[in-house]
Order: sequence, then C-alpha cells, then structure tokens
Amino acid sequence: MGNVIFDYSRAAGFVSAEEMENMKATTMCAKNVLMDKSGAGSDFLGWIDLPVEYDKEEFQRIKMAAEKIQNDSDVLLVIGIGGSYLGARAAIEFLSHSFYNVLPKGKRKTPEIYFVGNSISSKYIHDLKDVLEGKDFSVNIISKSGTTTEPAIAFRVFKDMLIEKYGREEANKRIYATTDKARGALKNLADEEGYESFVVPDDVGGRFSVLTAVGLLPIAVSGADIDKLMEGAEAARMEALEAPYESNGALQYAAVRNILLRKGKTVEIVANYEPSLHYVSEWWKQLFGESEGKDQRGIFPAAVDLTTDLHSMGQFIQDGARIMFETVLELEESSAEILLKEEAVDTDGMNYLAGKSVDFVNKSAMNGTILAHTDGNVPNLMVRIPGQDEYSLGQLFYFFEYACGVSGYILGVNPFNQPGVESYKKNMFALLGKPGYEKEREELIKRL
Ligand SMILES: O=P(O)(O)OC[C@H]1O[C@H](O)[C@H](O)[C@@H](O)[C@@H]1O
Repeated sequence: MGNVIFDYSRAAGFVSAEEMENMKATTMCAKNVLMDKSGAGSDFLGWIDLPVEYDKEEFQRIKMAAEKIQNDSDVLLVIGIGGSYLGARAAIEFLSHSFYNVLPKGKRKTPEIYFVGNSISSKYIHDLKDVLEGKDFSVNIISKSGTTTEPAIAFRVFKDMLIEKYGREEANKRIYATTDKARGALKNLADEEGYESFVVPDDVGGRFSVLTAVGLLPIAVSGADIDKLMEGAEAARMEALEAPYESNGALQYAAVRNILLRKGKTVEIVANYEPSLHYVSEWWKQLFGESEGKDQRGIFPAAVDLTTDLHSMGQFIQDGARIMFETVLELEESSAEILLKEEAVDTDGMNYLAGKSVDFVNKSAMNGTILAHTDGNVPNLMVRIPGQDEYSLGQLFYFFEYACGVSGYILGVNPFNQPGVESYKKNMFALLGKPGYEKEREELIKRL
C-alpha cells in the first residue's frame, strides 16, 4: 500500500535547500514542544496517539451501532457543525460513490446519509424533512459542547420528527449522541433518554476529532472500513513521529509553508482535481484556519476545485495579487477509467485524444496548471495521495493534523484554541434575547 507523499520540488525556485536547512532547528523545536506537551494548548493533544491508543471497546460499539443503523434505517441524519461535521463528510464523499445518496436500491447497500445542523437555513431543514417522508431514519447528533446553536436547532426538529413517527421509546433507540463523556447538555439528555452515546475525548478538539466516534460512526454507516482508516493514520503517525526532518513530509510541509509565509505568501490555496476531495479541502480549511488564524497572524486557508475553478478563479491565481502559494492534492490513480472514442466527424476537434483516458486528460491539465502557476510566481506544493481508499485517507488526515500542530508552534500561536469564534456567538445570543445578555443586547441594537 502506498504512502501519502509531500513533494515541494516544484517550489524549488521559491524555497532553497539552504532555507530548508535553516528552518530545521525551528521545526524540530516546534516538534519537540508538541511531543513534550510543553506548549500552549497542550491539554488538547490526545489526537497525537489516537491511531494507536483509541478506545477499542467503543470502536466495537461504533461498528455495532453502524450495523444496526444499516439494518433499520433508509437514512442517517448526521447533525453537527465544524469539527463535528467536516471530517465525516470529507471521508464519506472521498470514499463513496459520487452519487451515493441517489443510487438506486441494490446498488447501494447502506443508508442515504444527509448532513444537517451545519447552517441555520430554514429551507434546508424544511426540504430535508421532505426527503425523509416515508423513510425509516436514525439520527447521529454530534456536539462536543452540546450547546452549539446550529446542531441544537436541527436536533430539536428531527428529534420531534422521530418521536412523532416512532413514539418516544423507539425514537430514543434511533438517536446516537456523540459528545463529552461526562458533562454538557447533550450528555445529560442522552443519559436521561437512554440514547446510545459515544465520546469526544476531553483532550481532542473538534477539528482534530475525525478519528474518534465523531467521524467514525457516520463513516462506518457509509460502509467504509474504519479499521483501514485507523491503520493509515497509524502509518502516518509513525512517519511523522520518527522520520528525520530530511524525509519527514509533515515536518517539511510545516517548514515550507512558514518559509513562504515569511516571504509574504499569506494565502494558501489547496487545489484538488477530483470533486470527491472537495470536503477534504473544507476539513483542511477548518483545521488550519482555526489553528493558526489568531493574534493577527496566520496563513489564510483557501481552496479551489479544479479544473472547475480554473474557469473562474484561475485568472486570479495566475495573474492577480501575488500573495498565495498552492498545495495540490494529487490523487495518484483514479478509481475509474473512461476511455475517449474516435468520432467519424471530428466536429469538436477532440479526435486527437481518441484512445486516451479521461484521467490522462485530467493529469495533463494538472501538470500544465502547476507549471503555469509556478511561472506566474505561485509556488506549488504537492501532496500525493496513493489511492481513493481508507488507508490513504487515514494517512492524509494524520499528515495534515500533525503538520498543523507543528506549523502552529513555528508560527508562535496556540494551535489548539479558537477564542475568536466566540465573538459572533455573543452578538447572536444578545440579539436573540438569550437570558444573561441583556446589556449587550441594548448596545448592539443601538448599532444596527
Ligand atoms: O462539537 P461542538 O461543541 O458543537 O462544536 C462545533 C464547532 O463549533 C465551534 O464554534 C468551534 O469553533 C469549532 O471548533 C467546533 O468544531
């Protein structure tokens, strides 16, 4: 089985071997701070050992719950936001059929899976209720704090719908709560109602939680092999912890992005050439955005889907303000082969591609774009993903998490908190009239 590879050879004109060597001491120091647990946010480092020290008993329960949901539900609703949402969605979209939810029965043996509670859209909730009509469904409510507004609202709606359909007792058997092991509103409710519960460990922050029950239960319901996912993460952990700087992809990625930042490259664009990687990019954006964007510092994490966005954002990347570098997620081998045929009349001028595969065209577009962007002064980094499978994805998740921890310490921030997220919440609570926010409400209303 192949390994996820970090390759910055295409950025050689922007990052020299000497600069990399000069960054070694800083990077190794950041790594040591991470491993010694001596840095800021060190209460949240449980993710480092997850691939080897996860709760095996709970892992079995996750598999059993997934099997029950597969057997008694046409649909699973996954309710969560941020780190309680993006990892599962990234994995399911990457590992499943591109049209998973609409495949005819027989072609898909596992339930349809919909994500809700990741916005406050009435229309979205309303329309999802229509989808559920006449279908058996279960709910996985995921919230570490148990008090996040978006999932709490969605949970109210769909819990009601479950109770109406099945009665309270049966509804409670169809609700799976993933939350804090001992505290919080959701934990209390789960205990009172007897929902099957899974744990978000205290020392694992939301954006680092994909390899806990937060990600694993929905991923298992989709039919993906969560053992292989953990094995991939374990392999990447071994490399991240043990390989020397010169051959350690995660450390090198952390070093290169900080070298580029110090040269004024304040935006990193993750680019993929496969639609099924779209949510991996979204997951990556939260990981790096919440970890590094603080104290008026950080690299702004952006993402494009290519070649789609070459017809929209491509102009800016090639030719706009020179503030960015690009990290290409390259899927080494497509999981499907489509061959182009020769047509009798070559109206569209595409006959020169007859006999070639669509993936050959995609890879040529990718290689051409990398050279064009590099020529346009956008340093290009590559992360090679060996295959569209669980083992590769487990590696990819861990690779980015580890690089993120090290990179945050190089930057000099606490990579494991997110104080800035509270500001909008305070204003929203005040405007909603939440008890305790009366004074803030008065002030805000004057400003509106
Ligand atoms: O799991 P929860 O407590 O509901 O949190 C869900 C998300 O919302 C918060 O506002 C944080 O910014 C995220 O880091 C977190 O992943």
